[in-house]
Amino acid sequence: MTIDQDNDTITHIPVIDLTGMKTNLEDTADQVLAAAREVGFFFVRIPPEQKEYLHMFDTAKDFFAQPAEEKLKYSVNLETNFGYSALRQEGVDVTRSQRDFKESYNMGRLVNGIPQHELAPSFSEKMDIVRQFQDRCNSIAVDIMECMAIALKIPEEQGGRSYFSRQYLKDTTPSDVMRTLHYPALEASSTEENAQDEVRIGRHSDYGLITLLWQNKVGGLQIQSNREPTDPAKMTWLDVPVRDDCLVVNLGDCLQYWTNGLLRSTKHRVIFKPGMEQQERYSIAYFVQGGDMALDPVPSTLIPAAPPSFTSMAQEEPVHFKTSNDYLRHRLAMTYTAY
Ligand SMILES: O=C(O)CCC(=O)C(=O)O
Ligand SMILES: [Fe+2]
Repeated sequence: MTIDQDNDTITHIPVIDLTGMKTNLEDTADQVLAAAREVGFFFVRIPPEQKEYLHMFDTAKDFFAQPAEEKLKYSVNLETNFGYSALRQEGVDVTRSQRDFKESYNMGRLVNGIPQHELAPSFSEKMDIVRQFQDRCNSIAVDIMECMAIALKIPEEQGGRSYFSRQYLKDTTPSDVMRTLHYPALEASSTEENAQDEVRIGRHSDYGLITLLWQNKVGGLQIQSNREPTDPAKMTWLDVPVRDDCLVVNLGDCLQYWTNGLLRSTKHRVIFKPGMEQQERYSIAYFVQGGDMALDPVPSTLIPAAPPSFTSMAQEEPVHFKTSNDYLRHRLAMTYTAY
């Protein structure tokens, strides 16, 4: 049981082994759908022999270790969302006055192994590592998309198992973002109250289809475990532990929107985990976006006829978003300030 039905509170984050797709496809697909409906977050097991993603962390650390002026040469392009975003440049929770205590470097999905924009040298000099990492993310993302399509019983004539992935794979101008994140340590001189006020990244939902989130050692990620309470003081949070045998997967607003709220785009944030304020955190988020896919309901009989009131997209009314990219651009415009 991952949800307390009486008050709709998430109590547990499921763990899914995608290698089960080979032996028991339906059962694995059902597990993915249940997690996507009830929690919006789940762990995916990483086979112990597949730890090459750690090289991607080393590459990201090399980039962030450079002087500010070097990193700022690759400042984020607000149109494309690719490039470097400095400490406090972004505030994903628009209701907070304090911006995020993080820096990040965003790059796009490679097309046939080739970057579609100029990369900072720390990354362009390590293309084998970047390629290997992105291939891994893409293959996990496709497995998850297939599981969702199977469990949603999308009719064969509408694409069946490949309903999400066929469009995804043939997109030659993908808007996916691979984001390496560095959350610096809080100065040792900061008081404890400071640490309580500060967040590493504010409360938000992700914008696209699914996010693959790779954590490294230092925790702090939390998911909002209750639905939108009218009183923000009544929000409750559940820790997402760092597990070196798993990555974290979560769903974005577009999937919630496409399924009239059947699938859940759960709000999350990263706090200074008590006792870990003086440790820096690194993570890598691979955002799978819908590109120019229309935001039309997914053809499944499981999907409710109308969206419920709690969808994050509903808060954006009366603006109507035709495609996944339209929504992405709108959300990005809200989160960045020019630097
Ligand atoms: O670093 C993390 O664990 C969370 C990052 C995140 O939520 C995001 O970039 O959207
Ligand atoms: Fe996020």
